[in-house]
Amino acid sequence: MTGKQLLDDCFLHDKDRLRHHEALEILKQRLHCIAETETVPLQDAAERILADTVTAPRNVPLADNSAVDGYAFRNADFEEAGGFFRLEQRIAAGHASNADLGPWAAARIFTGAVMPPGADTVAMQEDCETHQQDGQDFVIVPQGLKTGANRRKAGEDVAEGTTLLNPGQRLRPQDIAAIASTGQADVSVYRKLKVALVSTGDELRRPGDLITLGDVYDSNHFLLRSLCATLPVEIDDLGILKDDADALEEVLSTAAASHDVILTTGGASRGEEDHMLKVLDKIGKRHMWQLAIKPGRPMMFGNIGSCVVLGLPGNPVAAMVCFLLYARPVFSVLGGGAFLEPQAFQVPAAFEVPKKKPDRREFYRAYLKPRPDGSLAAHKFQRDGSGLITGLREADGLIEIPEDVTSIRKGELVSFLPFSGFGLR
Ligand SMILES: Nc1nc2c(c(=O)[nH]1)N[C@H]1C(S)=C(S)[C@@H](COP(=O)(O)OP(=O)(O)OC[C@H]3O[C@@H](n4cnc5c(N)ncnc54)[C@H](O)[C@@H]3O)O[C@H]1N2
Ligand code: MOO
Repeated sequence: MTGKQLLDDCFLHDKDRLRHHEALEILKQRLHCIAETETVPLQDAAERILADTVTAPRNVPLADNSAVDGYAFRNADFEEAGGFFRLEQRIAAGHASNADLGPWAAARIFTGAVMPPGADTVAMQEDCETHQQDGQDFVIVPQGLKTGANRRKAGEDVAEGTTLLNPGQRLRPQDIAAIASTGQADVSVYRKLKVALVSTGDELRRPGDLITLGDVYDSNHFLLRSLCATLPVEIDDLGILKDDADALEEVLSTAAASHDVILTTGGASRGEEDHMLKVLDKIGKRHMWQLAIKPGRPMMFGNIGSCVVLGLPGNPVAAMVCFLLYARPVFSVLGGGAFLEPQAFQVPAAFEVPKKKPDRREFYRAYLKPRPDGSLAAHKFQRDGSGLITGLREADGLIEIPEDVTSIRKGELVSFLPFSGFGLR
């Protein structure tokens, strides 16, 4: 594997390039969490990676309470009371009662209010009738309610002492809600990674700037910035760097001293104007380059001092695919999380590929569409160009075709990786 990592022969054949699984192995072996921990209030905890176990300090709910607006009673009294209960308490949410429910008595109760001592069952108000006799209120409760009906038990959501979350978990909205429900106001997480984002290329201009013939708007910056929004990283925009090795060297060496990761796009290939490789080899160390994948072949990974360098190709489709396959798990691991791998579903192909090159893994932009029988099939975006953002927009995932597959027939099962499995929509 070490031999393959450094190969940069112009006529390199795919079989000599690093394979996808080898690239993943290198990343898994070389990278580990580098982030220190910090405590953040829950309002800032979304998408952060947990650094400590979260244990529930108390029951949720704290006490038995009513699931409906209605009447709480002791079910064992039903027969003797003939369903006819004397109303003797009124309990709203937030106003717990300590008074025991007397025999054949019911309490008017509202959703979320604590059950009065002695009551175990609640009848919904829609099913009850109220009645007044000699100045006393009564409620007629329907037959057939099981003991415990419409009662929410203390701790039924989370029992005191339960492990709610483990270190390394990414905090989803529902996780944060669970922590909040136990009364914990802050949480220990790994700090955000400092990521320097660099676009390279003489042709690049920022949206809003004037362009002339030959110029290209820097869409990758915005693509990568948005992709990073799903991860606990802080983006430092280093702007657009010219295709100039000295300038690139200077900016990258300075950035490496103050960032955890440098994420670049463009200049990753082998043209005279592509300088990423030379600069990385000069001031840092390259661990991989030239993968047997399509798109994304010139993907690069290395380090400059303690700073990780991810050099994504300039073509937007290759940049996004490489981000999802490699940069996303790298950010997660460096930031204290798991090495994130996509979910794959086996789906019949609605397309044909008569001839695919062997020895390389291909990722097609794809979307799912129902067939006449209602089952889903995977459609491939028609055009292959690695510069076509339209294909990424039309897609709701990628199809992954392994190295040894050389053709695909309609109806054959293929691996579909939904964008949702990459934390996207
Ligand atoms: N002779 C060879 N040529 C190319 C090879 C190769 O192996 N031999 N590889 C091809 C592959 S695969 C890819 S992918 C591209 C990527 O190469 P680079 O990373 O060096 O990218 P650039 O040449 O700088 O740009 C490629 C393309 O993408 C546009 N681009 C670049 N940056 C941005 C940006 N920030 N926003 C929008 N578009 C961007 C750029 O204008 C070019 O059109 O190389 C192939 N060539
Ligand atoms: O493989 Mo490149 O990544 O042509 O798009």
